[in-house]
Amino acid sequence: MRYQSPHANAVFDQPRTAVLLVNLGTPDAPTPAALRRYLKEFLWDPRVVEIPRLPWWLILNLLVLRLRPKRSAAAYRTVWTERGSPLLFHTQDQCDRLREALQAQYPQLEVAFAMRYGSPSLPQELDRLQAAGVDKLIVLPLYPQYSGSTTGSVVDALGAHFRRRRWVPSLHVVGEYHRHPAYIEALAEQVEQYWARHGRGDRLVFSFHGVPERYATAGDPYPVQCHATAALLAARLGLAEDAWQTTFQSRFGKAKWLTPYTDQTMKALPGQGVKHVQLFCPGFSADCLETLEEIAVENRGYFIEAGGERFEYISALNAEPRHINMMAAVLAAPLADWADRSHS
Ligand SMILES: C=CC1=C(C)c2cc3[nH]c(cc4nc(cc5[nH]c(cc1n2)c(C)c5CCC(=O)O)C(CCC(=O)O)=C4C)c(C)c3C=C
Ligand SMILES: [Fe+2]
Ligand SMILES: [Fe+2]
Repeated sequence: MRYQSPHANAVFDQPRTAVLLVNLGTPDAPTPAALRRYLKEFLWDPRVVEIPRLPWWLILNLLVLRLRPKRSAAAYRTVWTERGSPLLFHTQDQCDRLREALQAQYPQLEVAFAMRYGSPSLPQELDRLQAAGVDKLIVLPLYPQYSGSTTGSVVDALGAHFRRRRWVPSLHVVGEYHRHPAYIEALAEQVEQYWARHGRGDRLVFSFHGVPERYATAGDPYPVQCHATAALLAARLGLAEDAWQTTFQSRFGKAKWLTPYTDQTMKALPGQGVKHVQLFCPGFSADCLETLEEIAVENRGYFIEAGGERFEYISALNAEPRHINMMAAVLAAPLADWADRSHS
């Protein structure tokens, strides 16, 4: 093993603390070629797809990467903006707002973001921060609910990077914040603001990204944390039992995923007398393909086709001030331990 040093043996007179936001990642362009690169990296992660490598290599390369990039590129094109992928620019904005907020208290603090897959890449940002003298690193994966397939994979990537580095910084990884009071409050305010402007529906559906059911039965706490978030949020909003429910979206492949599925629920609700539905996705810290297209377009279609009358999607927290305040609250304890308040 050759260990590398991104900071050329410098001895820093001013050691620094950094906060690094990490989100999933997104393709660089809404094209089949860019999607192929992105999906190849993402779907080859054994934390994401837990299938023995040889059969999965064959399925991935011979089937998935021949069919899906074209279909996914078409979906991404419908949400693409002048600033690129929504997930990328929302994360960029979150990072900029959080830096402004935290540097008021901690002037020396670095605040950066990276993507687990695609760019800006985690190794690139980690080397950049260390070259800038960072020796204490607080990583905030933007996944409120822990799953091995998301947060666990970020920790894998940190380990894979630092096992080749000579100088490993002090590390603090925020594993989850699914019941943090500031998170529940930010979600509640987001819904209440929507209601103040547009009124309430017959039912509020909390849709979380799914994972294969097997991950949960093998011990992944993800669905328990999703249900806890939803129950706390419903209680904070004072919702009656029949006024809300929790579903899981974005199923991929043939295996059974967490149920109830969002799409089947949308097809069934009108028949049960729910004509005006509102969807909110508390697990997505930024709007992305899975909310703007899968929820706001595809699932709207299922609901209306089945006889529903009004379908409304309530935006993710994105770079809203209440989300930035929430991140600052979640980071308060590690920052109090590590960050330097002084100006000198
Ligand atoms: C194949 C298995 C997948 C697992 C397990 C999985 C877990 C998981 N994902 C998110 C958050 C996001 N996923 C997004 C996109 C996306 N997810 C999968 C597959 C799995 N996800 C695929 C194939 C895709 C790509 C899109 C497509 O081709 O349809 C996104 C959006 C990214 C964007 O650029 O907009 C997010 C966010 C969580 C939270 C999670 C487990 C808890
Ligand atoms: Fe996903
Ligand atoms: Fe999807």
